[in-house]
Amino acid sequence: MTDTTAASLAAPAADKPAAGRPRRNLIALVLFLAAIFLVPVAIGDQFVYHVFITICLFAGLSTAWNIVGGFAGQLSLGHAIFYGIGAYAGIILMNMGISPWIGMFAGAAVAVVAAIVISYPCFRLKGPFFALATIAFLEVFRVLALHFSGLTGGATGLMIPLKLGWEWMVFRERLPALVIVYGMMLVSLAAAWWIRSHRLGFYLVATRERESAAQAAGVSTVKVRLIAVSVSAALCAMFGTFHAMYLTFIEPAAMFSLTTSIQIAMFALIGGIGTVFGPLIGAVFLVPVSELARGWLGAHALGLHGFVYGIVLVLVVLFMPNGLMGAMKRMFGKAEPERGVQAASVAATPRASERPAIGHEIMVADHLDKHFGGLHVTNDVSFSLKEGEILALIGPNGAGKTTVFNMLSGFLTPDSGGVKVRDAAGNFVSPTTPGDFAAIGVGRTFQIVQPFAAMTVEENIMVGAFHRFHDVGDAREAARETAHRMGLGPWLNAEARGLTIGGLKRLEVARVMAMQPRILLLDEVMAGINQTDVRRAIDLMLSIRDTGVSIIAIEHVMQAVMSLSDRVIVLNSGQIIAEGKPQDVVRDPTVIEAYLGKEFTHAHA
Ligand SMILES: Nc1ncnc2c1ncn2[C@@H]1O[C@H](COP(=O)(O)OP(=O)(O)OP(=O)(O)O)[C@@H](O)[C@H]1O
Repeated sequence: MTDTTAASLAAPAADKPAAGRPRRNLIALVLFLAAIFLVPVAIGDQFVYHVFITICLFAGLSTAWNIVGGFAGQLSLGHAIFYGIGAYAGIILMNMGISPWIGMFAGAAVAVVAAIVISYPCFRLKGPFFALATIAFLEVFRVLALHFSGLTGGATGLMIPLKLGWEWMVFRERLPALVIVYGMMLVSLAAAWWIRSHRLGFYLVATRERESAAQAAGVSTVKVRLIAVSVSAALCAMFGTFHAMYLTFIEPAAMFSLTTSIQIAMFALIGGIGTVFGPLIGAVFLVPVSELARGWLGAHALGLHGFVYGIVLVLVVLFMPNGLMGAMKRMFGKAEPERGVQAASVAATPRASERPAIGHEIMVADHLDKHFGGLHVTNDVSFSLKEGEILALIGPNGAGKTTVFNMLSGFLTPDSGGVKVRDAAGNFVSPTTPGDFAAIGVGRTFQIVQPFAAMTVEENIMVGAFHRFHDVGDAREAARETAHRMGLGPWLNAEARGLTIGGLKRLEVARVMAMQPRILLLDEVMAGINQTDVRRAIDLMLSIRDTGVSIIAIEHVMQAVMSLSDRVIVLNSGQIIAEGKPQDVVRDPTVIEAYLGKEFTHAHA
């Protein structure tokens, strides 16, 4: 990557954060958190204490849920499993004379094991199917708690032994309980904040937004989600232990309850799913509504408080689709991202004075065969790519080009044949998964662009940069440099969903270039962009090639194919029908017949 381009483009004002805003936000946050502790202490009323203890409990639980449901986008409705495990671990061990402080960690350990065992198969399910599977597991745990009555007390439930004091986490007064749950809530918030602002958080959101694109950027999507669910489960179990001590009595229907699970998720949904502090805001707003409605209306008419609570929820969802956090952002400053922004034209990219010589083979496709049912999509496809070469892969729609790309990047496994890639040490290896391909330096774009829509342009590119850098600051710097080079500098802080198709195509290339790949697979990056940008994109690709990157490009824009490629391979009905220099291939009668048509030949005669 040439530094000259980055240096020559002045950083636009748009990517500088407004000075003073983070500091103001931090002060507001500290005051808000302090108020959650100080208000009940100042009022001193038992009911107010109870409301604030419940706020802290649900804020903590919901923040933990949000790591999985919000950041990773896995809508779990079974999180009461982990809360219940923590509750039972705490009381069972307390009955054996072991302090709940130890029971809390024992429960967390059991919850982590349960979370991994449950989630690993469930992560294959999407959307409502994942949610239904988690509900089914919740029911299993409730039945197990009923069945093993020797341990759990069955339907009769379990009481805590009458032991008071800090050691046993049981108190006559409410203040110590508030101190404990408030501290735990801060831990939960700190964990969520840490995850969201580090590489793991970027990877989780990328996985949520576009799993394939995340995998192509080298993200082990299963691993990051398992880490998320483990942290989330451990935190929920710890809150479960605390709550069991606070309630002094537990039974299966209350501990492994779908209602609790839904409530945990709902505070995050109402507050602002996927944001660090949304669940806290949701709990602060909804717990008092729920408790006061119960207190004031519960005695007048059975179920009236639930009705009022339901109305409040419906109103919030109707008028604040992005939750309370979204509404607060609109009111207090952070402007909505610009829609339909057209990325600036790619700056003329200075080229190296001499291109490096074409070297040895770096990637070999060896007799690739692939069927989809009865359709023979690729039939004995063999070719190789050399170091520093640009190879164009052309052919009519449905010829099998993208299928070949999917096999060259680990997204599809060939029925027979294989792919070999030369590693940095010069040895040929046979990667199999997208992660293996990314690790060895193969980067790819997708024909249908796959932006991480909820992330900014900068964050999108950072996901690629994290392949090289663990540190957020380093990844950000690399992403900015790449963005300026790709003409995306002015939109670093715009959400990717606001870019036009041309901008999104460029973002795809920028994300993969931030990985510094040795081999670049470009799938129709010129489709849908205007003539001027095609010319500039050609210059950009040549400058990428000049840095020693080997490129395979699927392309229908023949102007680009002719001026870019060193060699062309033509695919038709899954078979290679021609291979050679571009000027020779376009004169080949078979290629004219199958793909180009006579008009092309006449126009270029
Ligand atoms: N997952 C799949 N399941 C079933 N059929 C598929 C699948 N993916 C692709 N196909 C079919 O395989 C054939 C080749 O598709 P492919 O996308 O590889 O073609 P292509 O050359 O990239 O076409 P285009 O230029 O339109 O992108 C098409 O007939 C397509 O419908």
